[in-house]
Amino acid sequence: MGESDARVITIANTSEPATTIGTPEAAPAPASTVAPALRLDAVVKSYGTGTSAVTALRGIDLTLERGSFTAIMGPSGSGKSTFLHAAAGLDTPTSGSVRIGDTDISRMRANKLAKFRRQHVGFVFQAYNLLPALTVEQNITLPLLLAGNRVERGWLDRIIRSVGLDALRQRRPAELSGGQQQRVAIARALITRPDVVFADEPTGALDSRTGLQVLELLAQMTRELNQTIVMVTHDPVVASHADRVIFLADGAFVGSLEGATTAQIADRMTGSRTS
Ligand SMILES: Nc1ncnc2c1ncn2[C@@H]1O[C@H](COP(=O)(O)OP(=O)(O)OP(=O)(O)O)[C@@H](O)[C@H]1O
Repeated sequence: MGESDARVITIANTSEPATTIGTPEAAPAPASTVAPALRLDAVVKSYGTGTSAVTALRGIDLTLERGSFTAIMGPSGSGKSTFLHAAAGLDTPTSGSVRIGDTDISRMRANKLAKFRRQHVGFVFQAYNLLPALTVEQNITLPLLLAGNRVERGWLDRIIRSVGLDALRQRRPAELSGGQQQRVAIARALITRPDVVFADEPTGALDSRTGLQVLELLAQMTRELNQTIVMVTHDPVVASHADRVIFLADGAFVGSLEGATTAQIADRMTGSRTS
């Protein structure tokens, strides 16, 4: 387990190039020429103006390599949702840049950004947001149809098998359990081979046993498909399934833990509240 409170954090990983949090100048030279899955440089997000202005993100630097599973944790109001919206291209930063793969999305116009998101970003939310009239298979392939891409049969079959839905392809959401519906949502997030999947409290609506299975599935997707996943949560149990946990307090990253247990994460959270 590694821990740091420094503003610049470098986390070495034996199988992947280093993951860095901090100013780009402080980062080591990249180990490969493949662009990181996600890179934020000096991202600031403010809401409102004048005396009522709130700065929700205060200069976030983050580089995530492909195949990493990262949890972003912080107390209520620390900026988790704002981070997720800025990093996923759902909102535009006030300043700084966000790169997904080798594309800078921070100054993209709304319609181009929406198109980019459909192709390059996957989302898994607490609410599954499945279309009730469509079958499991149709829900999963919907992002491809919306993006105007054809369905690759082999890839679809692999994804459906990976999430354990092979026998349920023709069912409709109402005929599935909560855990099964979230598996459909995960498969739907993966089908476009996105650079990053963003998960926002993905187990919030599930009982703890089913939630555990969903978290294990997300971890498995990072290993089997080299999928990059960023998960926002306030729950140390949930965060403990990620490879590393980055702590957000008052709009800034204040440290990280690697391979940490629930107890270690909970202890660190208590510390970040008082710092
Ligand atoms: N649209 C908005 N207008 C003004 N202030 C906002 C807006 N959205 C968020 N904020 C403020 O920005 C800060 C960060 O909010 P954010 O929702 O990102 O935190 P969070 O960590 O996701 O909180 P929670 O865990 O409670 O959902 C808070 O002070 C919040 O009040």
